[in-house]
Amino acid sequence: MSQPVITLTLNPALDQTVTVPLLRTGAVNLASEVHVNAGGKGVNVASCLADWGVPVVASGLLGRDNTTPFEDLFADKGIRDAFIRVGGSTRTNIKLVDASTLDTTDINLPGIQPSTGALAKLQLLLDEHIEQNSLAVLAGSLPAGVDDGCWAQYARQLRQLGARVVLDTSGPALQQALAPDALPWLIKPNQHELEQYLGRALPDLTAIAAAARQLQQRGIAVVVVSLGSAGALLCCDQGCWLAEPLQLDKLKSTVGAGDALVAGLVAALHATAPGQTPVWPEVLRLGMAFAAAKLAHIGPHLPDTGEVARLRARIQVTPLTP
Ligand SMILES: Nc1ncnc2c1ncn2[C@@H]1O[C@H](COP(=O)(O)OP(=O)(O)OP(=O)(O)O)[C@@H](O)[C@H]1O
Ligand SMILES: O=P(O)(O)OC[C@@]1(O)O[C@H](CO)[C@@H](O)[C@@H]1O
Repeated sequence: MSQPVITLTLNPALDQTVTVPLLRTGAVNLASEVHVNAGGKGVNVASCLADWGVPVVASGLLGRDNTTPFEDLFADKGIRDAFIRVGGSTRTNIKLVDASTLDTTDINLPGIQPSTGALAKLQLLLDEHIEQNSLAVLAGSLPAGVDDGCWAQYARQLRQLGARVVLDTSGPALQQALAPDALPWLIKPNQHELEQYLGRALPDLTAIAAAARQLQQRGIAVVVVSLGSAGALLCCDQGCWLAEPLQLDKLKSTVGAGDALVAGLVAALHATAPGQTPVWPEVLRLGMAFAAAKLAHIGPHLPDTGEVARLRARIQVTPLTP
């Protein structure tokens, strides 16, 4: 079997998606649908990768009082469960979907404060699982009480072990992880997260692409910026490309679309033989196909691989000139 991808989720969540026909704040809303699924950014990435047939080890911290939905997901999809159990219950995040617009209001809880022992155990686990060139996805927020430099610390360790670090986080944790000695190999901020990191607005595509190029020139091999319904762009030393999203008529939930995008990028990189240069527009195209496929589902699930491949064939990717 090929080398597995490892995903780390320090702050997983049970996502409770509540759909209402038309959201009215400050009023009584009757739900038309309710779903609960195991989530958190790295869990979502692992789930989409497994659906595509990529071997995955999912790790991070899981509250030992409500593990069943996570364990069921891992067992159903053949994901190796390397989560460290900590005291308490994993948080529940509420995703309120207005069916009239598909706008989602997120209410995310802080999560369990882990002990330093649990974080140290995770370091030992990385030593055990990482090989030269492994893809390691560090995704999501840090739980309450964890130092903002935590992702940076794992990124440094992973770099020393020879892994390619894929980071999807925001705020101070992103700020710290972009220190020169921690620099990830690939980052995937959305537009808002990139603006927050830079402390300025990026009013148009030219400004977003220029910001992505600057980060890439600072030493991050691949910078992907997701733009919601406007698509995504990828910049690396071979160039920049923009992918346009498909017009889809069966949108169910945008929650985790960014994670599906990350999973698609990682799946394409995983399929590239060691020493070979990835075909970057194709890497972006598969990421976009995963995101489009996920939008038709609540929860981190992809349809069969044939359907994802059909979506991939419809995605337009165009080079962006500086
Ligand atoms: N409304 C939409 N219509 C079409 N495609 C969409 C829509 N929303 C998201 N996408 C697709 O999903 C990708 C990722 O979405 P987005 O930029 O919202 O990620 P994100 O903010 O990281 O999301 P999350 O944190 O919920 O995972 C986009 O690049 C796009 O391809
Ligand atoms: O608190 P974080 O880690 O930033 O975000 C957590 C979260 O919103 O991200 C996923 C969607 O991307 C959800 O499964 C989960 O609830």
